[in-house]
Amino acid sequence: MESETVHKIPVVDLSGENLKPGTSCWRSTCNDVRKGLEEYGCLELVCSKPSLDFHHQVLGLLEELFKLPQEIKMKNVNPKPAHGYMGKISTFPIHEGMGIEYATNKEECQKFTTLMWPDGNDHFCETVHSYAMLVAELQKLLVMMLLESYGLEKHYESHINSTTYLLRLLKYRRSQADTNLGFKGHTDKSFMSILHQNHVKGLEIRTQDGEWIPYLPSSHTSFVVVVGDVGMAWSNDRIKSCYHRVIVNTEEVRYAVGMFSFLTGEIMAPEELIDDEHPVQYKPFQHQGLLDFYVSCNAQNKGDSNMVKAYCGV
Ligand SMILES: O=C(O)CCC(=O)C(=O)O
Ligand SMILES: [Fe+2]
Repeated sequence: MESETVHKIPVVDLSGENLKPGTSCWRSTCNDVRKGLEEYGCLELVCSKPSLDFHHQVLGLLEELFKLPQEIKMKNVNPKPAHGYMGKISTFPIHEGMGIEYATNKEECQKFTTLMWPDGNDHFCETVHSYAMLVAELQKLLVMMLLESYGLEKHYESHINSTTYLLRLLKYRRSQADTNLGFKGHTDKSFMSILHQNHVKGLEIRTQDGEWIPYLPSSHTSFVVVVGDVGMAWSNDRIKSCYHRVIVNTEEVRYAVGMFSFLTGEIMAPEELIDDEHPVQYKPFQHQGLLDFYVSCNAQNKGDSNMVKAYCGV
């Protein structure tokens, strides 16, 4: 009898109090992070934060933000792809997204807030900045665990120092037309993306054998990590970027927040990840160069993880 693999997004519990570097719990969790990412390019993380109250506050911000008039939202302009306002095309957009680049810097959150609310909105600014800091900490923990599992701890400082963050605030509704695709299949052009959302399902992950797995957070402290094309190139293809899409087919609105990380400087796989079994797959490249290449590609290829190969594959 043929047995079929039942795919499930791997879950890693980061909420335990005894998850301290040096402990056996830490080491086995580091390996679970690496194994999950190598197999699926994505993980569900169950954390001890945010509190239920903070989770609701963050989602409340999104509701408040997207209620603003279209002409105000369109002031969120950024020349980099998928960094500014998206969704203006239709009068009833299925998907809207807005971005705060360098969101761990409070001044950037303040600039965005003033653009949206010229009379000020301290609650928005404080909450969105605190959220960005929380997820940046989570990403650092994850990078530390991944590096440790590969024996690459010495690269941690330089990796973190060259990381910047883009926070994207996202809204999805069911389409009134035939198609209800909120965000068609794609891989992210980030190093890594960390997503958090309300209770409405829509995110789907494609496995390496082409099966789509729907994701629904198991609690308000759940996050999904998806590895982007830059994470794949950095890992010399040990980790494949995660192909995913969003389809909302209920009346309820889906709100999500994505934190996308980018690397400055020259990107290349650590030499420890290159050996006879894993010959080098990419030439050194710049993250911005990949984004420019993305802009120059036609719409059909935009979602494709092969783009990074076309850009800097050996
Ligand atoms: O809404 C989500 O959970 C995912 C959004 C997404 O894939 C993206 O912004 O790249
Ligand atoms: Fe994405």
